[in-house]
Amino acid sequence: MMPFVWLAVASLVGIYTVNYYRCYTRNLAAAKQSGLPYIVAPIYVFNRFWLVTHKLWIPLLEKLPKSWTDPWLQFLDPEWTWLKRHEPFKAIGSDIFLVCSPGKNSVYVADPEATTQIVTRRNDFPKPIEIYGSVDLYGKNVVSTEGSIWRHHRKITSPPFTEKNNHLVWQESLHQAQSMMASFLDKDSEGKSTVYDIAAATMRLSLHVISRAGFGRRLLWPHEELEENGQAGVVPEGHTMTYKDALSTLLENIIAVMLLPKWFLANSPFKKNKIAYESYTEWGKYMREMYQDKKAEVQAGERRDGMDLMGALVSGAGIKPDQDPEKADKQLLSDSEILGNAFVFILAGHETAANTLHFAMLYLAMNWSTQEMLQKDLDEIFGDRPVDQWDYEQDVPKLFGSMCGAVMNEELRLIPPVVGIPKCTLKDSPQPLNLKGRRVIIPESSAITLITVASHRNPKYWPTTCGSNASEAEIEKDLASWKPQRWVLDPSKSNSPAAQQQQAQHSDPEEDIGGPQSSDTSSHLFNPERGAFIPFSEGYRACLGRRFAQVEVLAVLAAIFREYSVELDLDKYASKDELAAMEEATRRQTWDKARDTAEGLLMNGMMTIITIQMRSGKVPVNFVKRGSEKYKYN
Ligand code: HEM
Repeated sequence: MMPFVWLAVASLVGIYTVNYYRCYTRNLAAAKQSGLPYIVAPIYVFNRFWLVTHKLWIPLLEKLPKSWTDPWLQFLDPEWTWLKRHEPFKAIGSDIFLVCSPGKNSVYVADPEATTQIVTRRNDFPKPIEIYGSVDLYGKNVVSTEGSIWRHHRKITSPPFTEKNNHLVWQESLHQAQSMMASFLDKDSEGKSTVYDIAAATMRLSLHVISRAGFGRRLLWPHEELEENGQAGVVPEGHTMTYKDALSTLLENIIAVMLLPKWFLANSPFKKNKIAYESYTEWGKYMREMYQDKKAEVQAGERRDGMDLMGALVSGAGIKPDQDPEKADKQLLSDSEILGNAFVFILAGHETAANTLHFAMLYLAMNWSTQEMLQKDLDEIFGDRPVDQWDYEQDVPKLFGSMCGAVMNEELRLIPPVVGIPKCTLKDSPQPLNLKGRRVIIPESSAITLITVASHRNPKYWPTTCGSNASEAEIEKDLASWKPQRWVLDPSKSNSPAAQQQQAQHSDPEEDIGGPQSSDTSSHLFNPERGAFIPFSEGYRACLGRRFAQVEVLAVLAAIFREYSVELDLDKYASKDELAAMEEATRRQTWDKARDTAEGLLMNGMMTIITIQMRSGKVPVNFVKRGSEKYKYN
């Protein structure tokens, strides 16, 4: 018996080794023919086994002599794109390179010319939809499909994303920003309110905006619930959780819900898993109810104003007024696809915008001078007008072209929520790219990542604030730093041919894919070369909610910073009395400690879970009325 077992094991190892070697030689040959600089690594970084166990192996591999592991070891950390940013491109001397491994060839891109070709050749460089399976929690949708099925979803989901409907996003964002501030300031009679978890607050705000603007359901902050209902968190009949709790609990546990089987979650001995399952079923129930109500509304010929994403999905599915439900034609979207799209809008639409607001606020707290510039521009735009007199048509273009737009763009440049945008080539379909007149070949079946954080720091394409005689090191430091003023440096660069080209990027006479048609940035700000600034991706699969997100972020920043300033909270370093008694220099040193901690977390405390988030700590901040700031430091 034993010799047989050994023989079987040896045969399996033998087959694996031969296959491994065969794949390696095939991928290596393709890498050599590609014309791209390449590096050979022993394993594909997104191999499932490696993804789960890499934290065990990497420290061991790091103990080996560097000459054995350089330069490939860095590319085996799944977070390398965030941690290394543009560094490897500089070291390799090319803005596009290939990592060859037996599992797959991976191509990494920080080259605007390559990016533009990849995003505009949808059939040659599709999305690798196998990695989006977990987004199909309630059904297939516009994010997780490709080809004709995607086109079908996009045609149905894009109509509500109009300029007209962004008015509602604007109004709701202003309202929610004011409510959030009221909830902060509620706590402290001295006019100072410490917010320990600004990430959670912005997530909540953003969830409220998409819920109301997209689905017509206004969510309340705890103090508003108390005012309106006399109590917070009333659970409607037939449910075990409120709509808000179901959704926020689901989103908090999204990774477990996406990755673990539902039967396991339902029967797990861990309370956390059970709650995650409950939120999954509860939110599904709410969405089904909303869907049934909307179906009845559409069948009765009723129409709602506003964005009404669910209404658009129901109408897009072919459900018509006066239609006898029994005799309904075959729906163009199934019930599960309608729910799948509703879910994905909430998922895609809330975390990304929340991150942008969260990190913008932290950067502003760490850089008083940029906060002051922002507030000066807000004063110029709004004068004495109260928020209820702010006007979408008049004020949004001005905000977009002011320091407010610069703050938003600079945040999206430094910490774009999607660090790597995945694309691929198909089997038997190697694809040529033309780079500055040189032809290179992306091998068949390659994984491609458009690395936003590297493109956004590529010194060839970005203005700096350090003058024309700056050294390479100074330029790198400047591009790694928060400098919203780089967007307003040289207005003469506005509307450059590249910028005009960018404005035309979505207009394809052959295929109308809907979605925002305007430029990614204001024509009054620096307009990067096409393909260099890609927080919302570009081309066919560009973000459908770009304009929605931009309007939300601008509105929230304006509503907050017209009235308040944000500061780092120093409680961890000194008591209130100690701070009050401190000499200026000592107080500054104390603030520097808080700033260093925040900077450290923004650099090394981040991790990608759907979008990039701060996972290893929090940066507490205070919102204070303008004029009562204590730490005007940079
Ligand atoms: C700052 C905020 C946002 C950023 C940075 C952002 C970024 C992105 C990126 C990079 C993609 C392409 C992803 C890929 O190819 O894998 C994308 C796609 C998408 N986004 Fe956004 N997004 C934001 C806000 C929103 C909002 C508010 C909504 C909806 C209300 C939304 C809806 C979508 C949808 C539906 C897609 C898929 C489009 C398609 O494949 O046809 N996003 N977004």
